[in-house]
Amino acid sequence: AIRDTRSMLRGLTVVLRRPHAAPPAAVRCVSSGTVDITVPLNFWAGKRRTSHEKGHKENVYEPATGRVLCHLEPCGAVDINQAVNAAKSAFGHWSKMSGMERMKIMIEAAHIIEVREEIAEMEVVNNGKSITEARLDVDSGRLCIEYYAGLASTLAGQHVQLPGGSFAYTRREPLGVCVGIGAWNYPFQIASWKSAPALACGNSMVFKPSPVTPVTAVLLAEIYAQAGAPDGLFNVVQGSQETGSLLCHHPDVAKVSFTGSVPTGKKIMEMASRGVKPVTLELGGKSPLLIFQDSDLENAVRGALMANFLSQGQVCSNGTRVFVQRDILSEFVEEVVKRTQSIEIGDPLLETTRMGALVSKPHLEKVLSFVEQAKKEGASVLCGGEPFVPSDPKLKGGYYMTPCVLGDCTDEMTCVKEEIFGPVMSVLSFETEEEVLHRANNTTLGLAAGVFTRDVRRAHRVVEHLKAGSCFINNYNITPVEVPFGGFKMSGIGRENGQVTIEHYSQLKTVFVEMGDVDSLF
Ligand SMILES: NC(=O)C1=CN([C@@H]2O[C@H](COP(=O)(O)OP(=O)(O)OC[C@H]3O[C@@H](n4cnc5c(N)ncnc54)[C@H](O)[C@@H]3O)[C@@H](O)[C@H]2O)C=CC1
Repeated sequence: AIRDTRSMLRGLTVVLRRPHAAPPAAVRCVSSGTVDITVPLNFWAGKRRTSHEKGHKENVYEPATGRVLCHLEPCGAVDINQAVNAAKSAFGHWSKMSGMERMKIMIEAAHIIEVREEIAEMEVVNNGKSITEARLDVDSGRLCIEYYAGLASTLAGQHVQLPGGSFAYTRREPLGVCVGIGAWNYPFQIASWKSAPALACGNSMVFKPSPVTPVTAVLLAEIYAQAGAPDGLFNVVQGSQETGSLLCHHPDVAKVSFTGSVPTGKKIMEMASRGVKPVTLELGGKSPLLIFQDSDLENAVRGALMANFLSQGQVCSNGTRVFVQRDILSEFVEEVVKRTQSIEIGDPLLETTRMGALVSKPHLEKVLSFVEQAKKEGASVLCGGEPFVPSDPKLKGGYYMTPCVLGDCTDEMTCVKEEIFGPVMSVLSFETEEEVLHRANNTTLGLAAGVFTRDVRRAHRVVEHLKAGSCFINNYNITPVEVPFGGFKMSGIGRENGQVTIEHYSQLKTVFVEMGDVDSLF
């Protein structure tokens, strides 16, 4: 491992490594159960800040051990005003810069992210997911910043000729101060996916992470600042509903971009509607994965595992309703169960771990209660669905469970209808294409869907009929940043990633230019 003693986590001793170098456990300074964070987690106007709200502090836990990792000071009205004012002032400067100038700073930020292994480590400590996945998440954040840095200089308008030599042109202009509100399942990646297109378009941002995972968004704020962003360009305020609601109602906020649950998404939309502010909503899903009998079974099994068990199953796009054509059902289930049982659960900071801890104790209990409910409703537990206690004594208080495959599921069961947001796969069988399409679409949600088949015509025909924003053919849960991602129906509004997102973080100004005299009717 290559050591680099610089650390942006003041108060922590951290060893940094070159990207992708898998460090042997012996040199890792961060290990589960050893990190305490005492530095302030808010960041505005170029610095970490403590909240003006004194007295009320919330515990933040380390999912791997159940220890208290730090205390969160939720931001109140004074803090929010300061953060929004800082963002307003940065907007004045940043929005006047050329795309090429913005690009340089964003690329520099991406370079800094690339050499900071500590981001992935802190993501693990705060979220509980495995270090292998956390590295991929951080890398996705970096790639997103690079991608939009590249697009920053391509923002342009149109020129339209009008009669008599007159003409009109359009300008693509930023919106102003954008708010990002994040969920706990991909803390750093969500902050990057929201800030990258916003900043590329010339906006500034105030970002509120989930109070469950406050730690890594502030690292992103420090990185943008270190890369040369003006003070106030990307700010982080901590807190829960009240803080989020202050942000959504703030008169100087131009747009709200939210990732989280459907009920909260509805509230965000209501609050934003009072100020006629545009929203981007990335909400939940109960996505179907259709496996036809002509599939390459090995790939279908791999796809089903990827569709269900990343991030301990806490992924909005997960394909948790796995419909398998009757003829291959037993063969498929046997293989899926075998591989699910061999998933290595345990200390998320170990290189060998494939599944870490769920994000919180209440969430673990909620997921386990879904399994109990499924049993009562007649599903069979083919494997897993139990609390798991690792042998390492320091992990005994962690929030682990064994990944679960439910068989004999029917469309009416709660486990098939509701988003569980944990490592629980529901397997259903089907006979015909028409039938499975009807059942797959029979939901108010529509984030993602997948199909495995070797029949190329069937693949495209099925995808055409699936009511979902992101469809996968012969794969699942890949999210290249150059491709738009988002939902149909109640799974959301707008898109993240890809070129189209530029439209969600900018507005078009039309300029009419008269070259003759005014032709007045009066
Ligand atoms: N689609 C997705 O990616 C996600 C879906 N979920 C689902 O949501 C469930 C609950 O998880 P939570 O983290 O509690 O999700 P949530 O939707 O309640 O919270 C997401 C974010 O919104 C903020 N928030 C909550 N109420 C708000 C309000 N009234 N105004 C402004 N901001 C507000 C939270 O502080 C957090 O930052 C999960 O069990 C899961 O089913 C959770 C996380 C991500």
